[in-house]
Amino acid sequence: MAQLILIRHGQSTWNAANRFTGWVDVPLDRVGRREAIAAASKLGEYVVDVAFTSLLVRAIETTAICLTESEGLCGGKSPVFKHDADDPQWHGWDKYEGHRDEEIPIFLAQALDERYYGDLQGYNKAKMAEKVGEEQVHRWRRSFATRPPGGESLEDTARRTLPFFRDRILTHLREGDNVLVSAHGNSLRSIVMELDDLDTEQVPGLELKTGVPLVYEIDNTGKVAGKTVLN
Ligand SMILES: O=C(O)[C@H](O)COP(=O)(O)O
Repeated sequence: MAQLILIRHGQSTWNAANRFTGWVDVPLDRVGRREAIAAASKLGEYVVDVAFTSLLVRAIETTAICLTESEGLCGGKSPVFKHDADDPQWHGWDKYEGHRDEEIPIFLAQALDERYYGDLQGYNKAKMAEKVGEEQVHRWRRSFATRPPGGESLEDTARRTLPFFRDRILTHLREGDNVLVSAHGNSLRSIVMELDDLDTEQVPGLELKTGVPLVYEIDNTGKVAGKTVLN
C-alpha cells in the first residue's frame, strides 16, 4: 500500500483579496505560509519518496515548506527540484556531486497548474457576483462543464491533469512509492473527482481548503483503499 498526499497550496495574497487567480502567479501570504507549516507538522509521521508540484509559485512554496518544515516527511533525504535538463534554460544544472538515491525528487508540471480563469482573472469574486449574480459565479467556479469566459472548465482542466496523474503519479503509487502532490483548488478537484469517484452532479459540492492535506491509501492496482483528511 502506498500513500498519496494531496495538498492545496496555503492561502495566497489573492485568496486573501478574494480575487480570481487562475494562472496569475501570486505568492503565499503570511497566513498561507503558516498553513503550510501547520500542514508540515501534521505530516510528521508520513514519509514520501517523490513529490510533484505545479509551476506556480504558491504551490512551489507549499511544497518547499512541507518538505523542509516537517520532521520526517523526507526521511532524512534532501529535497531537490528536478528542472528539465533538456530545456536550454536549465542546460547542465543536473551535473553535481552526490547520490541521487539520497534525494527526494520534486517534479514540476504545468499539467498541475490551476484551472485557467480566462477573462475573470484579477476580478474580485464578490463584486463579480453583484454584477452577474451569485448563481452565474457559482456555475463558473464549481460546475463541471461550464467555461468561465475565455477560460477552462473543470472538464478542460481534467483533460490535462488526469493523463498526467495516471501516467506519472499513479505509476509511482502502484510501485509502492509514497507521493506528495502540491497544486490548486481546481486542478486538485479534478483529481479528487476521479479518486472519490464523484459524478458531475456531485463535484459542485466538492471544496478543498487551503493547506489541508488529504492522504489516500492506494493499493498496487492503483485503487483507493482509504482516505484521511488532516484538518
Ligand atoms: O484561481 C482561483 O481563484 C483559486 O485558486 C480557486 O478559486 P475558486 O475557488 O473560485 O475556484
